[in-house]
Amino acid sequence: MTYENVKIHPAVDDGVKKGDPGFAGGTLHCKCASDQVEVKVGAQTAHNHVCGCTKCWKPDGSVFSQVAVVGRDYVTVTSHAEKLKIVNEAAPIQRHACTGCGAHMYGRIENREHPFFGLDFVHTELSDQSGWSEPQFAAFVSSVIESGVDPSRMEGIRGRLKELGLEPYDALSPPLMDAIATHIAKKSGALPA
Ligand SMILES: N[C@@H](CCC(=O)N[C@@H](CSCO)C(=O)NCC(=O)O)C(=O)O
Ligand SMILES: [Zn+2]
Ligand SMILES: [Zn+2]
Repeated sequence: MTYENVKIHPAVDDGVKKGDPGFAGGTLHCKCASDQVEVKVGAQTAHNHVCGCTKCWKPDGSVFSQVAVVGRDYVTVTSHAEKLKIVNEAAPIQRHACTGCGAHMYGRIENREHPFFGLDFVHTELSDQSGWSEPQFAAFVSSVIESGVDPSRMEGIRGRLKELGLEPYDALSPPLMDAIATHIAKKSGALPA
């Protein structure tokens, strides 16, 4: 059984292309025809993944987003910052989206108590450069149903993700879930700080 006709995201549908560990960052730009918002990311990204949640920005027609993290100090808006607006100020990840085309240029965590404080979320497909870290797993897979995917498609979606080497999880990957739980346990005192 092959699931190669099941579409996940344009960046992975033809196979996952390995990143270049020596890649040191690049530029993202939005989808507007003119006056594009430009964001400089001054480092390689980490924990790249495809995400099925309803909050992450997806290209038109795509069921999953592709999203990675990078230290917030490496992210700078270099053009047309005036076009950016936060999608939801109350969300843990504040997504700065272009008001022209809707692309999320970066997602920032402002809550210092959040386990991932210090990391920004970026969509490296918004860059023309290659070498960005490749997606390593699939997060929030069951959440695609919340966007309207028929539950009967889940077997095909999980099958395709496995074929691509993107292990499907219904939350984040085990190492990231462990990191979140460790952060919480240290805060509560269940583990030594
Ligand atoms: N079922 C929900 C899940 C949303 C969710 O928790 N998303 C995660 C992952 S986003 C990148 O991996 C998250 O951390 N969200 C925080 C936020 O969105 O601010 C749904 O699908 O909506
Ligand atoms: Zn735009
Ligand atoms: Zn998401």
